[in-house]
Amino acid sequence: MSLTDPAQQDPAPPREIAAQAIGLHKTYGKGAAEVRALDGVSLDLYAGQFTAIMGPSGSGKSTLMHCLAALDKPTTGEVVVGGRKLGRMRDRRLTALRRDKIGFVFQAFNLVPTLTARENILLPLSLARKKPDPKWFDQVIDTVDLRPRLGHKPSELSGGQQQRVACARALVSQPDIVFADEPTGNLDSTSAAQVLDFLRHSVDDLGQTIVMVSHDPVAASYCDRVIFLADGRVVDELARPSREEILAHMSDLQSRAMGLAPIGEGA
Ligand SMILES: Nc1ncnc2c1ncn2[C@@H]1O[C@H](COP(=O)(O)OP(=O)(O)OP(=O)(O)O)[C@@H](O)[C@H]1O
Repeated sequence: MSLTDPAQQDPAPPREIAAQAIGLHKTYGKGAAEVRALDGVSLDLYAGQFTAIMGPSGSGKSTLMHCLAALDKPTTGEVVVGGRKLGRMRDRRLTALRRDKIGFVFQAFNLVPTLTARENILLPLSLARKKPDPKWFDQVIDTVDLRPRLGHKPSELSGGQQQRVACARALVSQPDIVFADEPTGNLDSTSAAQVLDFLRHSVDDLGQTIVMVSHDPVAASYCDRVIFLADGRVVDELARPSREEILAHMSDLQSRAMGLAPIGEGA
């Protein structure tokens, strides 16, 4: 018997689902002006993973993320976050879910200029009248590597440091899932690498779940899983891809979107 006989190996443990899209459609406008931003997206996003959503401009990435993060409602279909169906929730419960269970990181850092880094990080908890778990706060601050800067205001921090403050703010309430929309879009490559390292560490060391929309193959190469959208549909996914694999997939999708055969085909 071979030691690597698959039949003799333990089955892989079932993966916990952090969020789910079930048959999502989202339509904007009517008649000739109708746009199908999402055209039947079904997707499981796993807990403890760093997932990227990529695709050509207009493919539906932001719309999908907004529906998953309870910032927008699908026209039809269902979103489930942490086992809760969003479609059945009233606005007050949706607001509470966004506050307590979901973290957000945006391209613009959205920090309050008059507050220090520490105050910005603790703001969501202060607004919810909750106290931070001191051990978790320390872990997040150490992972984000910002301890000496906690007393500084955003204007006294570099772009990369500001985005790391925004990441720490998203994580401090221990959300079920963090959604990051082009988190490195405004950063130079060194600062972007620091932010992506932090996001990677927060998955590996703190067990967080992160879903990131990005155009950047380098950013997506930090992820466990890359999902590709085109024309409002999931068309492909890659596990732990390299930057080069992502680039090749993106250029293939772009060619198809423009009605061209991928390079090297059909000659
Ligand atoms: N509020 C809206 N009203 C009308 N059409 C919209 C609206 N929001 C998005 N769309 C359209 O829906 C489609 C998907 O948009 P979406 O912003 O989700 O794509 P995206 O992949 O995030 O694009 P990008 O990479 O350019 O940000 C596009 O055709 C867009 O023009």
